Amino acid sequence: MAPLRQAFHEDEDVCKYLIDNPAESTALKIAGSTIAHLGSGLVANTNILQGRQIFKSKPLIACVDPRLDNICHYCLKGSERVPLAEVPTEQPHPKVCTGCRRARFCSKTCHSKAWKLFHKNECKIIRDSPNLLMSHLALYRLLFWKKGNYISDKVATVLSLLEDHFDEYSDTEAGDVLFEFASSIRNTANPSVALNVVLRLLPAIQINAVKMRQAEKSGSFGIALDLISCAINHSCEPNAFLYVEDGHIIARSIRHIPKGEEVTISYCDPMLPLKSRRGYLNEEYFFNCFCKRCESEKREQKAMLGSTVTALKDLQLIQGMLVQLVNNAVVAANNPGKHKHFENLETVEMNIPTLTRRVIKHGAAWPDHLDPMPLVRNTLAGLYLNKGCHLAAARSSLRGTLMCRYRNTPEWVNNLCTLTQCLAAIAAGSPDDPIFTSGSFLTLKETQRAVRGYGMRMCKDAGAVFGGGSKYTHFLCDWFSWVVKTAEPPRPGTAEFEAVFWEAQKKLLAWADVDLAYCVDPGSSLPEVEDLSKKIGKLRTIGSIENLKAVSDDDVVDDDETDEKGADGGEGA
Ligand SMILES: C[S@@+](CC[C@H](N)C(=O)[O-])C[C@H]1O[C@@H](n2cnc3c(N)ncnc32)[C@H](O)[C@@H]1O
Repeated sequence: MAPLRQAFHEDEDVCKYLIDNPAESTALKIAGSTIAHLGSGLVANTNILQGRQIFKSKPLIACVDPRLDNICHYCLKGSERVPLAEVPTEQPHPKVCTGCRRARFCSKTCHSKAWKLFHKNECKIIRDSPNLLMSHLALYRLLFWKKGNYISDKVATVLSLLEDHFDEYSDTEAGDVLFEFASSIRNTANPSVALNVVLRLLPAIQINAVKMRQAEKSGSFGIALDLISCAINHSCEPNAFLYVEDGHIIARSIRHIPKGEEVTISYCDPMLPLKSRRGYLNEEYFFNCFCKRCESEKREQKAMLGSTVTALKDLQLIQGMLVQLVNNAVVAANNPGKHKHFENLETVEMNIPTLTRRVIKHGAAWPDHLDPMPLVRNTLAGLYLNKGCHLAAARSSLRGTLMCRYRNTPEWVNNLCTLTQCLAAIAAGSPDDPIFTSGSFLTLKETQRAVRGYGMRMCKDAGAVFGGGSKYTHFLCDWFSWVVKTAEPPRPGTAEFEAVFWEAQKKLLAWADVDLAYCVDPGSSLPEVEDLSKKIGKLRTIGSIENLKAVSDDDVVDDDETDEKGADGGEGA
């Protein structure tokens, strides 16, 4: 029987090390968790206001999903176009390593730094294992580093204290698989490490590594083992979220976190329905979630359907089927010609009421805020947008974005961004287009006002959620200031604009069949942009390719800075 693992908070030295490790941090402490039974948690040691950076940390290990071709495996920067941008970013498209033909690097510098630090050991492994999991790659890296004496005693102690749920594997099929992989990785990378250490390390990586995401995208592009993030517990209504910028994991507060409250993030997609979230958390992280949101959704479902078990089961079944429906549409869109039935988005949409009618009877409608409807609508909006069906995209986006219960989250900002993009694409049409003249939609002028109104809210909320200093907020505000500069008065931020935007929004919501209660207030000012311009000492008015280059050049400069602590967070080479 394996010895009981000591919790982080019981080791003062480890706590101090974890708290001091990030490059920047607000006052935090590690303490016994009030959420995770017997475990530790990261706790605010001061009041943290909404939208603040909680910490910025260089992960110990970052493994990029080799199926993606747009992210540098060393500096973690992406080369993809930011939404609303007319031209790609200046971040060079990463070139594939000629050895493994899978890892990608944006420059020779990144390639050679990665080679020295980890890729020389991993190149052949990646080449020979097309289905290599990122957690397995992370284990290889740790074992190779251990061999090269790149793992300090402190880091080794932290790794030994990570939650691994090892006991849950014993006598299971998953336990046999774990044994097979852990032994094989150990034999290749470093047989001098005891097998029972490696057997715990692999599940510890799977449970503690965070999914890396860029600010502007909800999907993940890889995993990172970041020491301070390992202490953060889950909530389906979290008070913080993580994203990657400039090779660092940034934690930001979604709402005010009073001193003494645990910092929480969502381990799963918060847009998923209750049963899917709980199932995922149970399978991947071995716990049942009883957060406030889960409990209140359970009560709500019971109130809606009565407490008969069959009605609840039916609801959860249909919720799962709706998620599957859009997942299939996404797979079909990514593999044209292979799943024709799901490529036709109108047919996919027609299946939604057929499914929902099976649980919500007597002619009542499925509440549009009820999960996973916002997720379904927003996913369809993205798919319609990619196909160039801007009106269908705008309708789905309005319904999915505005009817979602959770605002002030990264998903809310990204969805507002998609909505603004759909409306901007429609507004780029000719004034004589029947869509503007037939009376069935808005006029061109009203559409342009809608773009500015939702665009203003998007910038304001990007500032609140991602911070005024984030590159994403910079980009959106720069785009917005260009739109405003080229637009007719009234200017956003004035009472006249609010009045004309309100009229446009009323028409738009009626067109999309969205209740007016879900309307958006564009806000009266953009303080984040002003702060930003003061900070950088100049007001950027991006609207030309030259200016866009200037932003992206900033991205490229700090190649060398990346190496200050090394991609291993200072413990590596
Ligand atoms: C990354 S660790 C978080 C830190 C962990 N509490 C510790 O003491 O090391 C993830 C594990 O913490 C526990 N955990 C996280 N959030 C939880 C929650 N909301 N309820 C119950 N357990 C949770 C689960 O055991 C999960 O596998």
